[in-house]
Amino acid sequence: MKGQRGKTPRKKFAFTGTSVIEPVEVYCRIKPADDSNNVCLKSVGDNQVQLMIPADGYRNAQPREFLYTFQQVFDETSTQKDIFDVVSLPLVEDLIAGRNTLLFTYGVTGSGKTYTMTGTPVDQGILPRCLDVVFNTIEHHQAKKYVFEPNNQNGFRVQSEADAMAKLQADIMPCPSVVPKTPKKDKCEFLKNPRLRDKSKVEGVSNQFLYSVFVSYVEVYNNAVYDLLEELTSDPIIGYKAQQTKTIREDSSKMMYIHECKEVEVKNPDEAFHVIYQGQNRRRVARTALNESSSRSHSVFNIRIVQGPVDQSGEEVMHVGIDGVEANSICVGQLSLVDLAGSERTVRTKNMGEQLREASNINNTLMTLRNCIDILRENQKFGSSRIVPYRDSKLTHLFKSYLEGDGKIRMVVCVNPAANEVGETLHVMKFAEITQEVTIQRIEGRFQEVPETPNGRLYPNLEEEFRSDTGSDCTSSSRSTTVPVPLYDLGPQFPNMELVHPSDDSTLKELHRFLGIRLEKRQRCVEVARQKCDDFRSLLLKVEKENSYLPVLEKEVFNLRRENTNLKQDNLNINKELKELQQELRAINSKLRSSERQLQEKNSLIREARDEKCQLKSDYETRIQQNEQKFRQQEYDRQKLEYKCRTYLQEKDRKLNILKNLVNEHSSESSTSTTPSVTPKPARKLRTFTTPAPYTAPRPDPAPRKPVTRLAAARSLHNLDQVSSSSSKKDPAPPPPPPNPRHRRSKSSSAAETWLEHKSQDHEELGTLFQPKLKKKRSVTKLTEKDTKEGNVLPTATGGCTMVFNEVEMVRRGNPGNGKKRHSPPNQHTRPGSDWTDTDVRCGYAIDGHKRPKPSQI
Ligand SMILES: Nc1ncnc2c1ncn2[C@@H]1O[C@H](COP(=O)(O)OP(=O)(O)OP(=O)(O)O)[C@@H](O)[C@H]1O
Repeated sequence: MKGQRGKTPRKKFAFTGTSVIEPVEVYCRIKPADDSNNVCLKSVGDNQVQLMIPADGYRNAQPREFLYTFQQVFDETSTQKDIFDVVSLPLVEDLIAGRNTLLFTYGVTGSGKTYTMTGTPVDQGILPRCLDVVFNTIEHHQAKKYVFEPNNQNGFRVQSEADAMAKLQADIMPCPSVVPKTPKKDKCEFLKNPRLRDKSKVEGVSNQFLYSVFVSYVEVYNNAVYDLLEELTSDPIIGYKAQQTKTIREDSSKMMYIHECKEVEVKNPDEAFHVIYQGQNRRRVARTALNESSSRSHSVFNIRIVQGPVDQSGEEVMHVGIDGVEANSICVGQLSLVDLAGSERTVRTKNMGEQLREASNINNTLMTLRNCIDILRENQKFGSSRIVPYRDSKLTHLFKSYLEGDGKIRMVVCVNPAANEVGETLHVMKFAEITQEVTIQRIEGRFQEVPETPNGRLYPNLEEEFRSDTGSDCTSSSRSTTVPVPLYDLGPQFPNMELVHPSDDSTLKELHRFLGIRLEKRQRCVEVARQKCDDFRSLLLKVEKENSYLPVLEKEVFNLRRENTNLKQDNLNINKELKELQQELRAINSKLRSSERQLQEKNSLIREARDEKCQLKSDYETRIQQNEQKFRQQEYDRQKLEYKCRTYLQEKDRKLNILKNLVNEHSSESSTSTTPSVTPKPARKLRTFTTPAPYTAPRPDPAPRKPVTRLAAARSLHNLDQVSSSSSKKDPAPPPPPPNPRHRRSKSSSAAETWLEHKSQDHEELGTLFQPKLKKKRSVTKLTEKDTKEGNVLPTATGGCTMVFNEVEMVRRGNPGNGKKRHSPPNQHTRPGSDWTDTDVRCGYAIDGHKRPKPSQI
């Protein structure tokens, strides 16, 4: 069988890279309804869906119906197998033919996308079925493991069999790694349960090629790409490190790929499933109000099939550039199976916190996908050249090469017919309908250009060497012939030398010559073989000799291993100590931080208290200053008042002195004329009211006064009065004299000589001894100008009036005696009818005016 394949005439490589324009094919799958009486969607025929919007079902709209047409509609009764056969089987065929294809599921959360893509062990979805079919198809056409090796630039290179074997060896016996690998979770449901394999096969596999299958699994979570197959590295101190995000790049053929994404070569479906479920265990899912296990990320599972032409033996892949193979002879086809996370309305999913952020990222990515499709459609339909925002999200960036026209795109729209999801379903349907209008320019399978492997072939071309040694014909033309030349060729075939006659010497001679050549060739071959054997023997001897050192080397290796183990143990101990120390350090640091925090708080309290104190101090200082200023002002006012009072008293004293002098003078005059029978009492102290003089600085006391004459005194009094009146004129508001609570009376200047008795309004009864008996008497409570012409009426502070008289009455009290009628001594000045005739000169100013009482009246 294998030898037969090697003899198969080499096929001309038919990958020409021609392109076909195809629309995006959209299929619709309706999930079985929970409540069949409450649905908003139903299939109509094989390829139509009717969406019924009930009244108030969506944005208070009127009841309406929409009809959407798709490539095919799968109703509730459709099985996973039905969907796979229609949607995915052609894509597997394309994959094996070396074409790129993209299949994604789209829909609202909980509509059955993951179910359609992955399914359950007993009812498998698209992804496991695709793998089954791939391996069913290429089963006997697989290349040896590690012959194709990813070159980290989205391409592959062919490795020599020796390299592949070395890698396989390493794979079988892995070196013990110091770094523990990703912790294994429980075996997934699929691996625990026996699964039902899909038995289908597709056409298109060729005997001239050997195939290898590579799978990779990534997720786009919160708009970042993560490799689900990447081993998590661990640190002895911090534990497992966080997963690194991956970048999206473009390869030389403008195909988008994930840089440094782990690609695993799988040789059978079981290996592939192991990889899938390793990734699925890492995939982010969470429970939401609408789905028990809702995908929180968009997952992309890539199946890549690499195919290279077989060599002459029919067992190995030909090496580029060495076996006369053209550079573009390796073909890579890719099938991307994408399970999108569902669009979500937070009102319905009731997501909170991290899930809310995830939902927002999911919705943003889906929105970007819709935008890209929409703009692409517009550009294609109306010839516009709007920029398609592929880079707005990682998912569309990854899809760019498909959408730009490198492959086939199929979409399965999953819908939940429940009436309460009518709003979201309407959006999904609209998007699905628009997507069908986008066309993709599909390039037929083409071979990938790969550079020559860096190692090339490890072993020299023994055949060539042998031929050159034996002198065989080894020109390139002979190598390129379809009939292989045997290695131990002893020359051309025997010619037809049939001996027809015993005397036919010429034939015998010819035969002799041929046999001689053959013998010679044989001899040379034997020599070469012997030489090779000798070489080989010497090589063996050399190896044996080297092997003799092996025990020593083994011992050394053993010692080194032991040392290594001890070192590892030490290292572990040190790490343990380090961990403890770090924990202590963390505790100390946290304590330190809390102490610092406390210190800061206390410092801030002290600062606040100090500020408050300063504020209080400054307030008090300000208040003290204000008080001091007030006090100074009061002191100044007090001094001013004191000075005023003193001036006033001095003035009063001076006036009193004047009056006293006047009185003394008068008494001395009268004593010189008559000796009084009664010792006159000292003159009653008259109260005077003057307007205070304006404030001036205090002056020293005047010189001792000379005795004044009556006339001089009167003049001075008169002058004083004038001064006071003039000063009162100067001062616009003289203070009113203090109220005199005593009873007053005055004599009218009229001819009737009526006495006016001034009574206070509160009728204060004085009960004085000196109540004269007046014949004509009138009592008034308020003086008016017309009552008297002898003085001026001035208002008092209490609202009453004060009379300032022009005349002064001198009152003397005689001794009441012992019941005798008192006779007043004859007075020079009290002449009848001429009483107080000299009042003008005797006194100009008095407060109380009393008519000089007659002795008889006292
Ligand atoms: N056609 C179907 N037949 C039977 N069960 C289904 C079908 N479609 C979906 N389901 C069930 O509905 C539930 C939700 O489906 P699934 O997880 O596939 O939704 P989803 O669209 O992937 O949601 P999300 O976007 O949140 O990940 C699952 O329990 C699944 O088994």
